[in-house]
Amino acid sequence: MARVLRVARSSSSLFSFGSRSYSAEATHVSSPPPPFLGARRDVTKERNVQWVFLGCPGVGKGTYASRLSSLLGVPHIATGDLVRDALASSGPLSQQLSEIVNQGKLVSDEIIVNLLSKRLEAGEAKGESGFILDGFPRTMRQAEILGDVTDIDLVVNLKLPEEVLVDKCLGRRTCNQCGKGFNIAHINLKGENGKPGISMDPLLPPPQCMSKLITRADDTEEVVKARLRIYNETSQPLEEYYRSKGKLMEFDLPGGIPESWPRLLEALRLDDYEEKQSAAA
Ligand SMILES: Nc1ncnc2c1ncn2[C@@H]1O[C@H](COP(=O)(O)OP(=O)(O)O)[C@@H](O)[C@H]1O
Repeated sequence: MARVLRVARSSSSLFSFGSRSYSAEATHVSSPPPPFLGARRDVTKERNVQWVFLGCPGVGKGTYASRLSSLLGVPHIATGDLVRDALASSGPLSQQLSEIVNQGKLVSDEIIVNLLSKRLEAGEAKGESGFILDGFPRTMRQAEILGDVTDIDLVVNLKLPEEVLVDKCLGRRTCNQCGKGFNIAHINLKGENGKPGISMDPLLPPPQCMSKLITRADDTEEVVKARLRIYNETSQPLEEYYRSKGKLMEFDLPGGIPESWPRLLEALRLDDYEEKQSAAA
């Protein structure tokens, strides 16, 4: 806990990066060796996890990050949600953001770092510790800033064939009352040239949410394709960056949630952790 608080505190000065003085002031916090690969870890005896989820738009980062955050008791912090909250508020930032987001472009590193910094500070005030970041970092600059303020234990890179991603984005729906996410897309990609096929059932909402579903303004075909292009240009170098640090775990999703979730837990060596949690509940 103390360690995470230090991280969050150092982040408040470092993340006010408009002055660009963050690297000189950076407080590096030494971390234990990455505990995620190798022997099964006892998550209850160490500080809370500090994980990052990478992956193209539509891959399911939000779904799996949110499930893991409930399992491990750490906040799931999605910078896309922070951006959408800022968009929903009135004021000049909202106007500035809407133009960028609706074209599928990335918000400036400065704005995103500011939003994340505020979120971390608010979490710190509530006693939160650890995190699963979803949608951050998205540029090398953001990765460097994150590396200046804290140690990331593990970067999970979720993967799906490109053909599936557009359909998955176009099928996304959110209930505007309960906030839960669903997906109405039926995915059935045949295997080809030695690559396995992939099928995913839709994740349909319960009847009470059916009339309250909304689609994100930036989930149109044109904007999704722009986001995928930008992801490939700006975010893929992050894979190499974290791979070279020995922190990257690649995970090819084998299908929808019922097939993928147990396999992901296994890959993270958390399969028996989930069993213990359900037994204790
Ligand atoms: N780390 C970030 N850096 C810059 N822009 C971001 C970042 N995270 C989110 N955004 C902005 O918010 C939008 C929505 O983000 P997100 O919900 O993560 O969508 P996606 O489905 O593209 O992964 C992005 O298209 C981008 O404009």
